[in-house]
Amino acid sequence: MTADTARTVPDEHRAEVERLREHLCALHAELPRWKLVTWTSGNVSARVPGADLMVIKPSGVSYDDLAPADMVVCDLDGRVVEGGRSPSSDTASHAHVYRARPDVGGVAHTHSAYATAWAARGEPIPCVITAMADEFGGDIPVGPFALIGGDEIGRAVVATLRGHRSPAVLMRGHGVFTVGASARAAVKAAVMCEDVARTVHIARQGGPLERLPQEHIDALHDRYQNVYGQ
Ligand SMILES: O=C(CO)[C@@H](O)[C@@H](O)COP(=O)(O)O
Repeated sequence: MTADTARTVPDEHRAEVERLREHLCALHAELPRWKLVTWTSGNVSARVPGADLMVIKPSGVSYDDLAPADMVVCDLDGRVVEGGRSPSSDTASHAHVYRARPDVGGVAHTHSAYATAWAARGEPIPCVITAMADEFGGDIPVGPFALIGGDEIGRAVVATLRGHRSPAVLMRGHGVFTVGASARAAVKAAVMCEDVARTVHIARQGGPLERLPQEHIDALHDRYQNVYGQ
């Protein structure tokens, strides 16, 4: 993809685009820090508020080498608007999520080991611990296998998350996609997804799991989303 010279970043969004370039750079550093990716196998994007634009990382660039100037600005059809590098392979899918979900301000994708092992089995992670009720409000669902490169993954993410409170979906045979009100929230969901995937996997080695009662899941989710923290 090359920059579409017919489209540019409007002046009124310039400051926010520059802020998001910096912010996304810092967020991408969180992926290896939390051991959610190997080599270059994950990506994060952010919607530019009030514009039909998003900022996403370039494809296949080492996280250590990423600089704010490397981030690529695309429109919500996934076309490059500004940037000298090819955008992430998952650009069209991120763009689809932003088009379909106006509430979403950030999208993250990882291949974190435990969560991807659940995805490889095509098995949802059952809500058996409070941390899952808090962040995900229930099970973490599985989406169908979809090829990389077009918007198929994005379509499957949106369809699978419909009817779930979970901001995370395990894409079958692939890995984790998360959404959030912000890019930081999407990365947080990816960190939490790997944490619960690991804990629930370990728990199951010792015997059968028992899903939390629905009324407890509801109460925990409500408290964490509306009361917890500052
Ligand atoms: O999942 C895959 C490939 O299996 C890609 O999303 C991942 O490698 C990241 O690709 P990009 O560097 O964002 O193009």
